[in-house]
Amino acid sequence: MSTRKESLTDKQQTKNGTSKYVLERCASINEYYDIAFKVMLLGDSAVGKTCVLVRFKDGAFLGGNFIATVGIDFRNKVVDVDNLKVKLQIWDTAGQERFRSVTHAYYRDAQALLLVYDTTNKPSFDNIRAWLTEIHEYAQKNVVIMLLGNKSDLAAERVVKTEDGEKLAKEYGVPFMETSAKTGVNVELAFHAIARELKHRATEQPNEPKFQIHDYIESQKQKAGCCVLI
Ligand SMILES: Nc1nc2c(ncn2[C@@H]2O[C@H](COP(=O)(O)OP(=O)(O)OP(=O)(O)O)[C@@H](O)[C@H]2O)c(=O)[nH]1
Repeated sequence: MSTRKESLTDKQQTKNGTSKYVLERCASINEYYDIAFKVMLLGDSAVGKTCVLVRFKDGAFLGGNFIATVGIDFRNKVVDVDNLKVKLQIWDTAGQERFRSVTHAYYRDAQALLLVYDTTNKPSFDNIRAWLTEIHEYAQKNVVIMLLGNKSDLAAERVVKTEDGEKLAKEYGVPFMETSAKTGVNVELAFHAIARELKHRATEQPNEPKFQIHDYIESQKQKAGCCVLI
């Protein structure tokens, strides 16, 4: 535990000059919840996994110089789903190849995987198929997978079309959305949709209609006009 705290402190101190995140984690250890799930963020290095997590957890954007994650780390966040407190323990993995053997060990425990590419980086999108192969090899069979195209705020630098992300997600039967850790677009929605899906799976009664994650995402987007800010 102390090692994990230190590594997180180091990362945040380098970026922000503050140790705020360590204090928040200690406080969140005792936060009340009804049900808990493990979620993992996966994808190539620099696609924005850490920033997506920090946006969701703290509502902030980690701009500035890119510092790659070393190994693996996690943050907790409790969200409300139909009056139930759902704790998401979210594991942020290092995208760099040299850390793969470390992260493989954590796949089995994860109930949901957020697979992230960068809409301004074509190779990160092309590698999604390889990530999905890896997921099928190491993760639980019934793991919930969601595809995220991050950095949607960088319109001028975009090289992966929204339709291409949608097409790939459809091919693999997984929900998809484009996010921006910088503006917050769709970040909250992505984690809430995952929390809802996991909660429904865990508590669902035989006569109850199945939760439809695709419909939920579409209805939330329509409610917000197009994209959902935090
Ligand atoms: N414009 C913009 N920049 C982003 C966004 N998300 C992340 N970035 C930037 O992209 C770089 C990489 O972000 P990280 O979150 O550290 O990437 P990562 O996927 O965690 O990388 P690894 O730790 O190596 O796996 C940083 O410079 C961020 O500031 C986004 O949505 N929009």
